[in-house]
Amino acid sequence: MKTIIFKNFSLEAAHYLPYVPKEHKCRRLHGHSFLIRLEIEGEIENKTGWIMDYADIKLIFQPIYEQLDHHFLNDISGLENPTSENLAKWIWIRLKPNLPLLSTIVIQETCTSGCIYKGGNKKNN
Ligand SMILES: Nc1nc2c(c(=O)[nH]1)N=C([C@H](O)[C@H](O)COP(=O)(O)OP(=O)(O)OP(=O)(O)O)CN2
Ligand SMILES: [Zn+2]
Repeated sequence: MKTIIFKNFSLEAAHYLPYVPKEHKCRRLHGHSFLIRLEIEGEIENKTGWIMDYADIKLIFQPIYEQLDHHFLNDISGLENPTSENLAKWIWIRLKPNLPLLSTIVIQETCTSGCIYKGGNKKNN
C-alpha cells in the first residue's frame, strides 16, 4: 500500500519580491525562517519496513539546502522572483531527478502562509 513519509527542514534566508507594487511590504528586503517539508510516496519494503531512510532524504537534499540556507534568494539563478511557489518549483526541478519518490514540497514562509507543490508536467515542471 502506498504510504507517505516526510522530512522537515528549517532554513534562514532573505528575499524581497521584485514584482509587487512599490508600496507592498514584501518589496522591502526581509527574512524568513522557511520551513520546508519534503514528502516521499512509495511502497513499504518488506525487509526494512520503510519506504526509504529519513537520513537518505537529508543527504540527497543537503547540496540544495546549502545553496539556500543563509543566502539572499534573489541572487540565486532562477530565484530572481523568490515567491514560495517559485522556491518550491526551483527545489523540485533540482531534487526530483535524485529523489524520484518525491511527491510534494511544502514551503512555509511564515506562521500563516505557505505553498504546497506537487510537481508539474515534464514541459513546465
Ligand atoms: N502567493 C504568495 N503570496 C505572497 C508571497 C508568496 O511567496 N506567495 N510572499 C509574500 C511575502 O514574502 C511575505 O513575507 C509573506 O506574506 P504574508 O503572509 O503577508 O506575511 P505576514 O506574516 O505579514 O502575514 P500576516 O498573517 O498578515 O501577519 C507575500 N505574499
Ligand atoms: Zn517574504
